[in-house]
Amino acid sequence: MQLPKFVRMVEVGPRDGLQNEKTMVPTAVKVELVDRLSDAGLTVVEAASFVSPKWVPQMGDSAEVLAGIARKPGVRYAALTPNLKGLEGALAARADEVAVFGAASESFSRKNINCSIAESLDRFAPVMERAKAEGVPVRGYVSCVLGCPYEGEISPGAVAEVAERLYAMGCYEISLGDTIGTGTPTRAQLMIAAVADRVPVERIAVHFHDTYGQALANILAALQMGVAVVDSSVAGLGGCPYAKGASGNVASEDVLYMLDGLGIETGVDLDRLIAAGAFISDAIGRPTASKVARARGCA
Ligand SMILES: CC(C)(COP(=O)([O-])OP(=O)([O-])OC[C@H]1O[C@@H](n2cnc3c(N)ncnc32)[C@H](O)[C@@H]1OP(=O)([O-])[O-])[C@@H](O)C(=O)NCCC(=O)NCCSC(=O)C[C@@](C)(O)CC(=O)[O-]
Repeated sequence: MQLPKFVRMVEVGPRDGLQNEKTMVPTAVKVELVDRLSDAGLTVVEAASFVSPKWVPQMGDSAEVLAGIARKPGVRYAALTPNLKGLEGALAARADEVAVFGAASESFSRKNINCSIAESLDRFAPVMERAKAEGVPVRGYVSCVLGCPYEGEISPGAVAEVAERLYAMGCYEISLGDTIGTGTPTRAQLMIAAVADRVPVERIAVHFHDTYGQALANILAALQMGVAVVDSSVAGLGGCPYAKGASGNVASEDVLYMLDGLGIETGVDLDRLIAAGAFISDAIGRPTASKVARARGCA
């Protein structure tokens, strides 16, 4: 299959990346990061998460972050919303889109959102209904699509089942998360093929963590299947608080460098993206995990 001509990069660094930081990142730093990312040309920035602050303290200032950013026309600022309470917070803070997040693994679902997969889908139903009434698009995440920290391998059928349910509930896009980064390209393609049997491929996004260094190869494998939406995190920030040992998402700079090299358009400027990554790495006192940024001289 031909590679897509355009890929929408979904920047999840301010949320997926920072949610795992132990030291509280000042709100002003988060705001500047989001603004730098939108200035780099990213059109979807996941900037907030309306989850319980007892579960994820780092995201406790999400309303302040969304209040502080300089909203750019054409950019969608997204937030996670696990339940109606989260959705109310996101609506009050004027999130442009929200996301519910489920899992293909029962154990991960319980650890992450304290309920079974079936219960999570029941919880999402009123979120979907209310978001629809407010005209706010909802994205659906499926975690553990290529492996679970508690259950090991996850079958493509289990992923397809949850993806189909979220799509049928009204999620406009399903992001398939390799939460612990154990996937390899052939397994990724088999999993995507199973999902694409039930969800149109143009509604599928991929979300790879780079724990085993397979993320770019997996993204290329996904592009070969017709997927044209890729999640990534500037400077490769992050990890999941409920998936011990998981490293950050694939670095946005590295994804962009690969897409540029493949001649695929994104609308994102590499130099500005590298500068945004340097800014946040410096602010949190951590070396960047982006190889491209390091090659360009960032510490
Ligand atoms: C879902 C819950 C809330 C259930 O948690 P629970 O304890 O079962 O919920 P509850 O309804 O019994 O409420 C307990 C307390 O939380 C409060 N509460 C309840 N909901 C909210 C809310 N929305 N915002 C703020 N507060 C909330 C509620 O008011 C109450 O407060 P209390 O009475 O004890 O003071 C909890 O498990 C939770 O917040 N989990 C979030 C975990 C999380 O954020 N994980 C990381 C994101 S997922 C991810 O990173 C994966 C992804 C998406 O990137 C893809 C991939 O890589 O795989």
